[in-house]
Amino acid sequence: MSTSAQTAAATGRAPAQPDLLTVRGLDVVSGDRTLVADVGFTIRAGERVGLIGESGSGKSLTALSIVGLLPEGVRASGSVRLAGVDHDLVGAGEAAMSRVRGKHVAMVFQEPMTALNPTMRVGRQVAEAMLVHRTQRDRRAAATAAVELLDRVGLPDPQAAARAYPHQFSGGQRQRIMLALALANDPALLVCDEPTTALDVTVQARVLDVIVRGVQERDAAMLFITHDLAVVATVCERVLVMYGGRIVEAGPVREVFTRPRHRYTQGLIEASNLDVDDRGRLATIPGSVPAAGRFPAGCVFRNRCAHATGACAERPPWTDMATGTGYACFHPPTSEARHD
Ligand SMILES: Nc1ncnc2c1ncn2[C@@H]1O[C@H](COP(=O)(O)OP(=O)(O)OP(=O)(O)O)[C@@H](O)[C@H]1O
Repeated sequence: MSTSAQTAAATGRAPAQPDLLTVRGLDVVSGDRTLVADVGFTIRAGERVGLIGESGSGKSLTALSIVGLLPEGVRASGSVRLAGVDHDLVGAGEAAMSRVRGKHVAMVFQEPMTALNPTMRVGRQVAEAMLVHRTQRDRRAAATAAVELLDRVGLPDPQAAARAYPHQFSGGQRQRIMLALALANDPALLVCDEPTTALDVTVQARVLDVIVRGVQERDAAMLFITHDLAVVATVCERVLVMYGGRIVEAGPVREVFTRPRHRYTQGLIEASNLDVDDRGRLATIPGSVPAAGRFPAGCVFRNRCAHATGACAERPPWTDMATGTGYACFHPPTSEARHD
């Protein structure tokens, strides 16, 4: 029995996964401006980590440093190592990064059109991605696999979708296509930068569900940037909080959201519609929560949203919520749940 298996047997806990991504001393500068300063964190294989923080705090630049897509005139230094890749991603040339991107790490952006080729049929784009990284070796098999993947991400009539161009789809459908492209080579890490922010509220939860299922099916890890704390509570196991270009707080979602230590995190939680009940469980009910985000004693809303009562029509990505101690749901409450 391996040492980690012996430890697991002794403690009754699952053995810890190895580190997949290790970021150390990451600085991002533009001219003489430091935009990201001394950022360091790790993500274990299969782990889902949220990255939150105010606008301009450096979340996107941190993510772009990992995938080697920093904008012109912006430079990274420090170290970003990914298991299975034998070189540092910081300072790697475009040729090296294009071998890493897609195969080891892939990114989903807020605006899918920036990642999709407007002049190429959608099925061909997904198939080409598989051929480039040799996930599929012949065109016919790649085309079939592309249609299957478009089906898996929930595009209606995937055969017809594969023959269509990006502009023929809605925003939510384009986001599903970008996800298919990102997952085409089963990357070990998916980086998502506000992937549902630009979508209609009714579509957001469905696209989020598809992303989380896609990641879970592959045992992939995920770095998820969002302003929505409920989404972090729902989807992620750990959370990193950025402020002024630095990570100011990091830890398990439940710990950070129930006992935030940094003043900035405390303000963020206060201003959100997250609520923490007597037993330290997280609940969130949008649009129905008092401004201060606190439920009065005896409030029947607490922990009783549409999902908790089984009345939620959406497929729930939160059934296996990582904190295991509660749930968060951003669906409307059921009519029986009242705030009084
Ligand atoms: N191409 C660029 N050149 C110079 N500065 C930039 C560039 N892109 C971003 N910045 C600056 O870097 C800082 C961090 O930007 P970043 O986009 O990472 O923030 P963010 O936390 O992702 O914000 P948001 O939540 O609004 O997306 C900001 O001050 C921003 O103005």
